[in-house]
Amino acid sequence: MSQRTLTFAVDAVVLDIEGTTSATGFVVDVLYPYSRARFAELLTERAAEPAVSRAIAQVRELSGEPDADAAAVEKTLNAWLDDDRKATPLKTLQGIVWAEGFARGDLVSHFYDDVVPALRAWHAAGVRLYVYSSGSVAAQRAWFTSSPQGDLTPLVSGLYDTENAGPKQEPASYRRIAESTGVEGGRLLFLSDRPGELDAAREAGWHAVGIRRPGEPYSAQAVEGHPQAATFDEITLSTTGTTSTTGSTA
Ligand SMILES: CSCCC(=O)C(=O)COP(=O)(O)O
Ligand SMILES: [Mg+2]
Repeated sequence: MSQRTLTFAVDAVVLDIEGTTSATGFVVDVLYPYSRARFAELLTERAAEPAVSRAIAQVRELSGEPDADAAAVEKTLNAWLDDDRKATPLKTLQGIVWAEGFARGDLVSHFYDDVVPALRAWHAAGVRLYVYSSGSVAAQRAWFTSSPQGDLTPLVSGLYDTENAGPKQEPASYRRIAESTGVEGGRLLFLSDRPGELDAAREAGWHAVGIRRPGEPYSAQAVEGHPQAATFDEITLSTTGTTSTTGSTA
């Protein structure tokens, strides 16, 4: 693989979180146990809250168990956690628990060292920043608010998840985001670790870069035909000029 310098003339960049801005290990080792330990209380004592009740109904529907009680729903959630399945109701319930954990100071998020300086530089260059993650909007907001580098939400123009945009491996979701931001696909860049997400963004007419961080679960998987970068340092963004990704694919 050659040393990469990727230059994009875009109006906005859309960021995946897990495996891209932040370590999968942190999510799985810190956030997942935190939510697992709190599901039982959420499903019993707070089942009447509208967001909880709606998510419980979605779990019952997705698992094919319409009469599942709290214990059965919890079992399903934990099985999805074990498989790292990005099911929307799981993410909704995790988001509720995590947002409260971040607000309480139990949790502080994680960003790779190269990420925050790059986000600040891109923002200063007039490029809008958005997030599109399987993690719920509530979780994303808490994640960017409670970073070790302070509150990063002033950098971010909008948050998208599988609830408000749709599944991350479907081109229609990226078209929906483009329409919502008012930026046309050719002026949008998506950064992600997952090949299927990069393919879907490209099919929607976006630029897409595969982030290949050593040690991340998808880092060895080919990102067929997409430019790739190991860190955000390798990516220069501006709203003017031309796009150049020469010598950037594996
Ligand atoms: C703060 S979001 C928590 C991470 C998470 O639960 C998740 O599923 C992230 O998936 P991504 O789409 O960002 O790879
Ligand atoms: Mg990811």
